[in-house]
Amino acid sequence: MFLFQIGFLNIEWVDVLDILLVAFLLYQIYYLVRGSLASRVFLGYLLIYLFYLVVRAVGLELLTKILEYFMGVGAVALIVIFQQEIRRFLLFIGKSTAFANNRLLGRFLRQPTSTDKINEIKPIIEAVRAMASEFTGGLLIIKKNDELDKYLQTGEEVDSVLSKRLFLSLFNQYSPMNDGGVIVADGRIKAARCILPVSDSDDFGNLGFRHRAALGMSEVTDAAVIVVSEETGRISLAIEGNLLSNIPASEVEERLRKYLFEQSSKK
Ligand SMILES: Nc1ncnc2c1ncn2[C@@H]1O[C@H](COP(=O)(O)OP(=O)(O)OP(=O)(O)O)[C@@H](O)[C@H]1O
Repeated sequence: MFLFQIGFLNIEWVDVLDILLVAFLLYQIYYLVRGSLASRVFLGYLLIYLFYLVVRAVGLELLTKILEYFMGVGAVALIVIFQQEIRRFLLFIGKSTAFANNRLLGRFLRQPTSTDKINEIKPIIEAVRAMASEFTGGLLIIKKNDELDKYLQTGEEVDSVLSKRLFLSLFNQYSPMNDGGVIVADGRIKAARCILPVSDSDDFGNLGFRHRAALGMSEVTDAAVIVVSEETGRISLAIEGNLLSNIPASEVEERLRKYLFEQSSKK
């Protein structure tokens, strides 16, 4: 259906829709790669593409051929380089669709939210408070809906009830289990010494590896991750790719309650 004309161009409704969708897609790509190393790779690729367009327009055939070949190989390389971002993008789409929020389909897509989760928070917060006051470093991952098997397998199985004392002994500086993250799932301490994916985001200043691992985990899964800094005793919380630094334990507790139960309260 004809909408309006710019010079010799006839603009139709479908063109407007097309432009809006492309703008939305580009914004999402920008949002996902923003601040990461991948954003520089993306910019580099874009500049080479612009250079290629100029070279082709000028008619430099040999250089055009070389750049064409390079861009062809580059497209495959981009998939490898942007593996994490593509994954995040697909997760974003999966999470935002009505399917994921549909009660019936939601049952197949996520684990049922157990009321035990309310009791998960108390011993965790007590442990975090004690660790912060003693400058004991810690990395605590609390499962929401996404499966964490891949990360559980990197650590040592614990499978115990939630207990403040057990958290403190796992993170104790003399414990052989204190390296890596402790994963809590379905109301139990599932594993310790777990290795988490490290974020390459530049958005949060000069982060150490413990904090980067917390952020990285929150970027690729919907788990909530608490970090206690060994250096400063500060508590931080990473959720959905955002790191809230230096917050009191009471705020962590409140945010966890809201975040872990927001879906059950929607029901
Ligand atoms: N990828 C990872 N997965 C799990 N744990 C990790 C990972 N990387 C680092 N850690 C944990 O973080 C510890 C190192 O923390 P580092 O001092 O580098 O970070 P930090 O963010 O500065 O923390 P802190 O403020 O406590 O010093 C390691 O001993 C290990 O326990």
